[in-house]
Amino acid sequence: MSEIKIENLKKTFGNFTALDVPELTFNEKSYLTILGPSGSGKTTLLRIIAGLETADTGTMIVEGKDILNSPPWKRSIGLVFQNYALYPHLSVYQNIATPLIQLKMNQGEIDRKISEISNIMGLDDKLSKLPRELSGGQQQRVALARAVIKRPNILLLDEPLSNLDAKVRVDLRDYLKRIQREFELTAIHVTHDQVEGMALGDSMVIIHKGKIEQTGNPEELYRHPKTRFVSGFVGEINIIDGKTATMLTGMNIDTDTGIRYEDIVPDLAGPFTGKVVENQFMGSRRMITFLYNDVRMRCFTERDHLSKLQGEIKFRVASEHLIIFKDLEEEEEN
Ligand SMILES: Nc1ncnc2c1ncn2[C@@H]1O[C@H](COP(=O)(O)OP(=O)(O)OP(=O)(O)O)[C@@H](O)[C@H]1O
Repeated sequence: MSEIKIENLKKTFGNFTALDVPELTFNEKSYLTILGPSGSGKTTLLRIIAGLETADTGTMIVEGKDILNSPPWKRSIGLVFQNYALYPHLSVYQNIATPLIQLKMNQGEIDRKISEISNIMGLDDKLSKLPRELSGGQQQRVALARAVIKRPNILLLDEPLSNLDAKVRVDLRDYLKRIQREFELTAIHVTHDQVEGMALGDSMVIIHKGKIEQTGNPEELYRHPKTRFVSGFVGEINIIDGKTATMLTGMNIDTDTGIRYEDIVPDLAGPFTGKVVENQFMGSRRMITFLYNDVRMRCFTERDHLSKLQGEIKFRVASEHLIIFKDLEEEEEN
């Protein structure tokens, strides 16, 4: 599989550096998610790739060519934004057909392409409707259909699910993945939602203050974060001091240590006892906040675990999954 390579990409606004990416490589025809907090430079990166913004320096090599060097209309890119951006006075059919009409494609071919995409996107019975007659999730499916109807090489998605409620978001995730696979696109999807980033990404980029903190597949980033920032941004984690970590693991640890919530295992026969300070019902499980020797920690339990325990939680620790930060920092220096 060939690779897409971004090199030496920089963007400043005045003397503020919004983006500084020495290198970023990912597979063509894969799904890349870009995660970062607000203001970290995610949208700037997408806008540069789309040609809506110019970088100060940098290249992006796709199939041997630097696309940042070519004008936006030659880049073979589809775009989907947070706010759908449909033409309000045009039907769903006309909205999706617009890019093909601009190409002066004949009517039979347009009909065939729209029939194919509306079938994949579950829009067959919506083609004659106006955008305002659709739900948010349906409108975003129309926007997605319109973005891919010309079969671009690269699909750029800027927080495409942010305006949708939780259930629709999960459904739309499936559509996104399906369209990326069936149309064999390279998808680059910006989000600040870690679950979305992990669920969709073949690989993920964590960006912070304009710089890449780490790239890798979601599991690598979750299990082996290279920085504290990544450990807390991808998944939830307890960070405890070395003395507490030593007590809980029997290992000799003299530095801050991360333990994922699920690696604190509620166990009625477990060696440790915590004092429960909060107990949140989350449907299939509960999230428990407790104090162990005055150190605040969190874990998940099954519904019935606590009913036997009056304000306490018994637990053990899955030490094999510890994330020890001193080691990480040393690795970073090397
Ligand atoms: N045209 C501009 N002029 C000046 N500063 C800008 C401009 N565009 C972006 N910035 C700044 O660059 C930084 C990165 O912005 P960007 O929109 O890329 O962040 P983001 O990660 O997409 O954030 P969000 O998740 O809030 O959309 C921000 O500090 C922003 O204020």
